[in-house]
Amino acid sequence: MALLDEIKAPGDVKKLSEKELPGLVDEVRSRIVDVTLKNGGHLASSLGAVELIVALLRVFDPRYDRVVFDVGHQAYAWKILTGRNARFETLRTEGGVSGFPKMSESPYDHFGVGHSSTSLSAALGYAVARDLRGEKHHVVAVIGDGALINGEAFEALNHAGSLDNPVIFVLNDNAMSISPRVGGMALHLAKLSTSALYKGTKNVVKSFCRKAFRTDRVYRRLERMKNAVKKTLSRGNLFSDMGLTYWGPFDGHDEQELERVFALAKNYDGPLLIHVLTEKGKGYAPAEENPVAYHGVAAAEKVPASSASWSRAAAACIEDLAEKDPRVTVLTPAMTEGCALNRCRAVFPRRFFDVGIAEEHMLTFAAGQAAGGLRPIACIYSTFLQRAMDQLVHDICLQRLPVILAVDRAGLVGEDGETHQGLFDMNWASAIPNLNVWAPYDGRSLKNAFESAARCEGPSLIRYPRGTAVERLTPADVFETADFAFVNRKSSWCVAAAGSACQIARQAAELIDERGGEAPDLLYLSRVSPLPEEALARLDGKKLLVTVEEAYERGGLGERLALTCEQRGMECRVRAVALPSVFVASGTPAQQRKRLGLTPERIVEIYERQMR
Ligand SMILES: Cc1ncc(C[n+]2csc(CCOP(=O)(O)OP(=O)(O)O)c2C)c(N)n1
Ligand SMILES: CC(=O)[C@@H](O)[C@H](O)COP(=O)(O)O
Ligand SMILES: [Mg+2]
Repeated sequence: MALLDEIKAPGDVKKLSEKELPGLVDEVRSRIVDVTLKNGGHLASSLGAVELIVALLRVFDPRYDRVVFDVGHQAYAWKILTGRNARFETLRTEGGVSGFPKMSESPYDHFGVGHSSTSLSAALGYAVARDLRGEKHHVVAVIGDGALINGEAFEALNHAGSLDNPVIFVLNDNAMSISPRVGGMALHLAKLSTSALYKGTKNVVKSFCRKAFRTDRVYRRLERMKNAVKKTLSRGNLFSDMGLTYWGPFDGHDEQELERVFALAKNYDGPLLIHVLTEKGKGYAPAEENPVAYHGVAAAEKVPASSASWSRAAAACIEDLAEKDPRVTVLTPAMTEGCALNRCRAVFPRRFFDVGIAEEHMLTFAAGQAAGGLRPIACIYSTFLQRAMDQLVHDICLQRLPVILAVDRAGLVGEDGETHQGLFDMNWASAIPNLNVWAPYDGRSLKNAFESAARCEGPSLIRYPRGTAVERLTPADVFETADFAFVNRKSSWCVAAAGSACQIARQAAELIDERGGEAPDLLYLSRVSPLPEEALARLDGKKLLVTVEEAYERGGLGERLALTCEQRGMECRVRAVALPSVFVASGTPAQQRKRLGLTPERIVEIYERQMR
């Protein structure tokens, strides 16, 4: 890593000679591959953006210029080249380098990301701030073709086209989202990419660059070039039609060409979109061959996702429902692989819809389908559902439409950290009228939840975590309904838990048993809203109720149960084991639970303080 060792600060990239750059690019790629295969992370997208990032750092100055990445899963080279190479080995570990750009991590991470399609709006905001404050730096956003199709990105394009503020949008087009990209925009980009003008544009830029910097008439030449390119490329070009200037497409792996284009862009006075073509996984043969599998890789010491993951178990329930009922459709916003829906897509191609990264659209699309007589099941990660809260409330629940939301990655997700935690949905979903909310605790209760939801005339939300599902959590002789299970030990106190937190409740009871204490009754809740009456009746006469949930304490199950007990005049004290109001940074889920006190030991402590 001879060259990389010389790069201590971003300005050092500019010091390398043109001849040294291919070597630097290779070293950065090796570093990304080595660390990501060991720690897990987003490999293929980061490999595809190495030349692009080297060129950005050679042309712009991140001490002043602002570079905003979209999603941020392609920005590992940026981290390595902006002073974080020495710490890069800690990628995605507890206290280590984050998997995404993060403003608190580095002055060169100009905007925090993780969720997609925010970069154009953020960059436009930066550009307006610069101009109103009379500052002079450049503002660049780097957005992928998958992220571009999201509503927020379109809203920003629409706005940018109507403003004069100079801003540079770099469209990093690799023809992929996580899966192959979908939709009409994909067709449009494909058309632009194969355009006969591609070569022509390259030559215009090349010859211009050769001459322009040797004359003092740079601005006049730029203006002429701008008009020439605009005229030729504006026919049938969505970006030009929306008022942006479009340049491209360019080879995103030709670092020198990118440098030339970015140098020109610096002098361009208005909103500019530069279209570059890259290959996802570039430079690492397995990722080039299978960019879908190498989008995100698991850490080396982790067991590969087994067939017993919650996602697979949920997908099996969905397949069952789709087999039995021809009205069932399955929807996902670009998360087919993550939600284990590959089989669903293959078996029910006409009833399967990957809408792209379009969470809001997906929910209203589902609402429309339900109003039209279908029974849509919309599969989405908890964190991305945050995007579509209004559609859930306004379009689905208010109209009591029979949509099932299958909410994956609900709870602590581990290494992706703050941006991807699924810690909000249960609290806010439980406040929505007409919505049945389920947090199944094992494979059997998951199946029950899907079957109950399918019988409902109104909407349901079924949330389940990342990781492996146990088929059965409860003992064989337990009292169990589709809504809850109750392990009756005739105890004077009870632990009530929801979803994955039921494991913690069970472990606490085992610990107390081992220590010869009074083990609690256990209430495993699968339906968390509305709370099942029959389950609440089991709490009568208890002295202490400890609630456990992998969600925020504020507005959570504990608060709701405490209020219920008070309203019913029950004398039991309620203590909640839940998360404090903090954003939860990277680590393994076990580290995160320990850090936040979501452990069986915490329940034991409460028991010892309250009952002994
Ligand atoms: C709002 C939101 N929805 C979904 C995702 C999950 N996600 C992360 S990257 C990605 C694909 C993005 O495609 P693109 O922007 O083209 O980048 P590429 O991976 O091709 O480099 C998806 C769906 C996300 N991060 N944010
Ligand atoms: C970048 C992004 O948003 C996704 O790729 C996400 O990291 C996937 O998470 P899982 O690994 O839980 O599927
Ligand atoms: Mg892409």
